[in-house]
Amino acid sequence: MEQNAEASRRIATLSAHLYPPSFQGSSLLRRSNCRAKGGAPGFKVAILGAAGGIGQPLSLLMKMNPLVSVLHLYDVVNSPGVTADVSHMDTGAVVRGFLGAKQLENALTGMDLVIIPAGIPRKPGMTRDDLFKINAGIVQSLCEGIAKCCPGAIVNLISNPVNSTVPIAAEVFKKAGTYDPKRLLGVTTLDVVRANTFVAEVLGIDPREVDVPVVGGHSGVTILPLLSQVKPACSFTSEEIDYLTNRVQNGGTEVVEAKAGAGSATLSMAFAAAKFADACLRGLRGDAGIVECSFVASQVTELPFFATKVRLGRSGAEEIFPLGPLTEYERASLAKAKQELAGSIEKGVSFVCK
Ligand SMILES: NC(=O)c1ccc[n+]([C@@H]2O[C@H](COP(=O)([O-])OP(=O)(O)OC[C@H]3O[C@@H](n4cnc5c(N)ncnc54)[C@H](O)[C@@H]3O)[C@@H](O)[C@H]2O)c1
Ligand SMILES: O=C(O)C[C@H](O)C(=O)O
Repeated sequence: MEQNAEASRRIATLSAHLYPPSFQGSSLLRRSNCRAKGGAPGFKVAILGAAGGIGQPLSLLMKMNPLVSVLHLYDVVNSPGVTADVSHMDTGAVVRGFLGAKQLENALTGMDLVIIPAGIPRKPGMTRDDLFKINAGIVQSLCEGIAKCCPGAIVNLISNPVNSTVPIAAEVFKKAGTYDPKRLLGVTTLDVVRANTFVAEVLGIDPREVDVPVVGGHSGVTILPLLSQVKPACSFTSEEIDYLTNRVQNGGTEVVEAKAGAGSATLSMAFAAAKFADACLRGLRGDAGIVECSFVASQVTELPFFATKVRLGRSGAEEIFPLGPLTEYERASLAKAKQELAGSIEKGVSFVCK
């Protein structure tokens, strides 16, 4: 019996490679299902926009994550090539590729975590809000697919402008009757990663030892590093506070300008997204004490969405932490952040409710 099963598994693997890596028919799915049975235990993760600047390195990093058993790579272009490439890595996750809107539902069915870096990036001179026109519709249609095919999945939303795309996703899920605020998380980890790096440079210590809470949102003045709450405890001069706050708020623009028209942060973003996704998966597994900053539905301020530290658990963002004591400088920055955030959130909500 066992020999027969082993023989058919081998034949399936060989015959799969006699076909071109077409993503149109069911041969790919049959092949993958065959392999998936022998795959490592773990979570099923989909990346939507997997062939992009963020999507490719993120696919690589998620294929390396031992908590991932199945990795679905979806894009409207080039996903077969990325899938073939990543699938040759000798790690546990089984990789399957999906190309174009017709394959979105197959890409999403059964997923535990969906990561969305789909959408256009900035060029020099643009704000993140300038991306709204195109990215709002992309996020809306992908979230409609999630509501239909994996309504219980945790969603990590990367596509900009995050301050508006997270409210868009929430409205799509509400319309579909599947909204669970705990499961919708805007990814602001890159702001924390940058803040840790820049603070470590100023302090002359290893960035891995630094933890800077970054609250608010993910655009310009809405990005608010709480330098009074840095761990390990330390103090800064007012010049250092100005420098660090501006550098973190403009970190994205720094990369956009350096890339000079070739896009925005992709490698550091893939690193940040993989770090955040790993935290979500450890939370799903039931690990205790997983805390990350994220832009989520929140009652910390009067705004319906706000980024603060959240505790990640089996059902997503299970606890949202308050801001903690703020300095006068931080209180003034918070007021500016809230003013801009209110408009961006409203813009996202009315895009779906129009
Ligand atoms: N949250 C953050 O901190 C953060 C950081 C960096 C970039 N971003 C944002 O992430 C997004 C992607 O950036 P990038 O540099 O990877 O861009 P990119 O253009 O290199 O890649 C985007 C990918 O999305 C795909 N795509 C477009 N429409 C799609 C659809 N309907 N379904 C599936 N895939 C689709 C494209 O084919 C492309 O492969 C941008 O909006 C960017 O502003 C966010
Ligand atoms: O700056 C951008 O447009 C991309 C991203 O939001 C970033 O912070 O790097």
